[in-house]
Amino acid sequence: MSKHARSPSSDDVLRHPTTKRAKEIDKSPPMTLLEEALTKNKGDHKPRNVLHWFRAKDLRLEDNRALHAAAQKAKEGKGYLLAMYLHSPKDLEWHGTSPARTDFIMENLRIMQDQLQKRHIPLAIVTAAERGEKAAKVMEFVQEHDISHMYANIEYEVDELRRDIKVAKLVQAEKEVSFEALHDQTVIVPGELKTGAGGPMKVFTPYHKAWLAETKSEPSLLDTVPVPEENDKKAAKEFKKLFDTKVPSLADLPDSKQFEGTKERDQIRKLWPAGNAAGMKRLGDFLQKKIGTYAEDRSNPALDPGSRLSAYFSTGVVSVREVLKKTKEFNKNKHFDAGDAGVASWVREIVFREHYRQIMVVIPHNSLNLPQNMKFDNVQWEDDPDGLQKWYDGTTGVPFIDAGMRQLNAEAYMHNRLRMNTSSYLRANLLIDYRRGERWFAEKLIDWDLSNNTQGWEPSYTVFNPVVQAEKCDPDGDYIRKWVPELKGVKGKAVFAPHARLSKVEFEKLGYPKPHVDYTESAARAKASIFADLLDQTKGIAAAETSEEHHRLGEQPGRAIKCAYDLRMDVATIEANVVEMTGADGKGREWEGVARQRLKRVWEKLRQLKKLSAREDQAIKEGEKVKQGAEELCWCCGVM
Ligand SMILES: Cc1cc2nc3c(=O)[nH]c(=O)nc-3n(C[C@H](O)[C@H](O)[C@H](O)COP(=O)(O)OP(=O)(O)OC[C@H]3O[C@@H](n4cnc5c(N)ncnc54)[C@H](O)[C@@H]3O)c2cc1C
Repeated sequence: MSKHARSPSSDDVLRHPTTKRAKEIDKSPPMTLLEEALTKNKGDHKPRNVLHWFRAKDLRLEDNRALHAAAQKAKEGKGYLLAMYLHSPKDLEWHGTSPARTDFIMENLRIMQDQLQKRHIPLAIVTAAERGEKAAKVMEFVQEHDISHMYANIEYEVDELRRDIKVAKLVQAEKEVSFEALHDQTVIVPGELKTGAGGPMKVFTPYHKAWLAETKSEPSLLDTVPVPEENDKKAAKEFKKLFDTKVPSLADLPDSKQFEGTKERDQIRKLWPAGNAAGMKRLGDFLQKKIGTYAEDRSNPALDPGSRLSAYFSTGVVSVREVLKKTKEFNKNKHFDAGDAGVASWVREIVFREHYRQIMVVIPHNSLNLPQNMKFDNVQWEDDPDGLQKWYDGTTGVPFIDAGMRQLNAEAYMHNRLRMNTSSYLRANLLIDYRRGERWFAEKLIDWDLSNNTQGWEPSYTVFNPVVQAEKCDPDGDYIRKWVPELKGVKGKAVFAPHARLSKVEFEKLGYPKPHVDYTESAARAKASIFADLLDQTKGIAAAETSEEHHRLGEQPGRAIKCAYDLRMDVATIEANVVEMTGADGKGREWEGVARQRLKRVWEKLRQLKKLSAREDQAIKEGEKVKQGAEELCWCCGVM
């Protein structure tokens, strides 16, 4: 294994802007720039033809905000409502979009094209051969079809926002054309919930609380809008060319978007049927059969406890408002934090999705292949091509990890608990740059979502023990036996760690690989490397204790030093909890409680420290550093 060169890298999977550039982007967020560009775009001119521009995140007619706004605008004039989808094969390659997801997008477009055609509304497919051509292609369409008003739903990733800014600027140069981009992906507009001090909310727990309060006091946030009304029949003749455009077939797509064969394609299509009706049926089944036990079962992958709606959410095939409205009805119209415990637990996951979009807007560098916590950009990752390949193939020799990776390869989906474990294993046990894993997920998942995936992969100090995790989350080993058939016949707890728990002869008969790395050794290596910066900060406090400062303060250690020492002990406890943390539900909660309590003490001590005399500046400075480290630690582990 060799250390790989630090980014910026020539490898596309690892490439990202410099730290300086990232800071500039955060200071001047593209979302704000788009909002500014759009204010110059609103036109009070008369409507002619009105366009809705579909993106791969709003593929539905039901409760589609921008489509509805376009339909309303079209009714004000004598023109027609037109719809367009901009197909960019190079974007699909750039993002590494999986064959399963690409096909899901195309299938949904086909369904919408039929639905719209019945309403005499064309859904034209416009292809941009190059990424840089997208804005120009849109403008060509606008000019050719005498569009007066164009509508779209906002995508929150930096590249997509920049594309829209470009379009908004081009529209400004046109006479009597306007462009409006609306918020549609979430119940609460990303960036809108603020802290008490008026800053953006970056921490989940308070965000979740505020989200629940806001949706309770403002039930209209769940209001939905109707599907568009029909165009006049004459549209069929006038826009015949548009009605004739075809959604690209598999054969038209790049090589990297091809399934291995028709068997794989059919299997994926069966698992993930396209269309809003299929998504809403899935929701209905989930509410009837699974949500009631979601709180208890959600971490047990053998029970397949989730809704499997992620593919539908991430392509916008279902509307989050519509889903939550139905969920509230199921909850007897009680708010999400009252009534059924399963409902509260499930809706919390949906709030995670909303929070992650909020983060994309307020920390935009996060969608540019950089961690939110930039400290992790300094971790010295290693190159281990053999380990990486085994991780891809599900042959690492760690059953829980291999089961997860094989589920991903077979179903284009992986249970959340396995996503957490396989990502921890790649980052912490193999010490491979987490961005390689993030990319592999994009290339495989049907539900790939830049925001959820990037933030799911955000590096942290947590290292899961995949054997302990398997014993807690898959207690009977059913999930492992399903996905790792070599272990089907292994009885009892040996299935969790066959190499360690079976005799040599028994193990060799299985035809299953031995572990690629030793868990204990590799976890210790990761802790040494990943925790190094945090430990440096606690060392700072130790230095303060014995420093000249100490002597200047006299024989007795000053109160500041005592405080600093206590701080260090609190941080050490938090750290020890992180190291011990198994992440399984019961233990995880216990750990969270302790860490939270300690963190409160850290804050309190620091307040005391600050009240002390200026002579103790050094200790206060060190205390600040520790507090920051402790907060980051808790934040990374989801405690804050
Ligand atoms: C490393 C990693 C990568 C991930 N990559 C993706 C991804 O590319 N796309 C994606 O949609 N989710 C991703 N997730 C989040 C989560 O694993 C999936 O959303 C979930 O497993 C989907 O299954 P489900 O629809 O049955 O979820 P359910 O349990 O039924 O939850 C309902 C919905 O809530 C949202 N949700 C659930 N869990 C999370 C979460 N942890 N974070 C954010 N939203 C959540 C999803 O939209 C999901 O469909 C990732 C998580 C991790 C740890």
